[in-house]
Amino acid sequence: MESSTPVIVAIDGPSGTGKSSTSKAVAAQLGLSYLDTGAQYRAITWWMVTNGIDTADPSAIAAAAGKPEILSGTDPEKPAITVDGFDVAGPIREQDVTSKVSAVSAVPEVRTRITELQRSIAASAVTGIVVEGRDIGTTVLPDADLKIFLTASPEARAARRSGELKGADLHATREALVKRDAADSSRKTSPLAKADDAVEVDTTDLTLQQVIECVVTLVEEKRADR
Ligand SMILES: Nc1ncnc2c1ncn2[C@@H]1O[C@H](COP(=O)(O)OP(=O)(O)OP(=O)(O)O)[C@@H](O)[C@H]1O
Ligand SMILES: Nc1ccn([C@@H]2O[C@H](COP(=O)(O)O)[C@@H](O)[C@H]2O)c(=O)n1
Repeated sequence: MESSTPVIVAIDGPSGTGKSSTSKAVAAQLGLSYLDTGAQYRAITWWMVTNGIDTADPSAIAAAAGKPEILSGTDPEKPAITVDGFDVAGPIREQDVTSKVSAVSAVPEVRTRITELQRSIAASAVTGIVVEGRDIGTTVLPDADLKIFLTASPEARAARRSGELKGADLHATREALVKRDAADSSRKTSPLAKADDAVEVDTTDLTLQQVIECVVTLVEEKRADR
């Protein structure tokens, strides 16, 4: 592969393992685009909730899956997400959306719609892209040049999240993220999973900077091999 060919990097893993922080920094450092696919599933969930769709009813979700227009920015310095023209970057992080997103993202019609969107964004990235999520290496971009699967102990992940949500109860935070991972891993359609050819990086005892350096090195090695 020529060095001018766009490089496609897939970063997957459970909640709180550092996918977003790592992906944004790696993309910024290497001049690549960045796509947060979790934000897209959160955006469609936000739309369902806002429009009174019962998120416990898969057939209602399936019937509405094609309705919202979701646009994702791919600048790692200022990731953006809009639904029908509204900036939803804040609302999609609220607890109500977080608690419902696994149910919405398990619906096959939702996954088909969002996967098409993700593939078209990745195909139009001129220098390349870092795409982070749960099924990028296995389903969305199975031919990615580099696949990374980030892990970390539930305790480390809960501590990181509690640090973000100031004052949040550590035990409740741990239970919530373990529950969401279980739902994401056990759904029938493209569950959270490590691709066979992904490099697994356990971030439990690594600083964010160490993880970023590790991934940058892996991307540079791939580019040098071309
Ligand atoms: N190696 C690390 N050491 C310490 N803190 C970290 C590390 N990696 C990420 N963090 C912190 O952990 C929190 C969660 O990270 P991040 O949002 O990147 O995880 P994520 O895998 O994208 O989570 P989610 O899937 O829930 O969106 C952030 O506050 C981030 O700064
Ligand atoms: N490729 C993906 C990415 C995300 N999801 C679902 O979205 C939820 C939110 O993801 P965050 O990364 O923002 O925490 C996640 O729990 C999954 O339900 C997905 O299915 N596939």
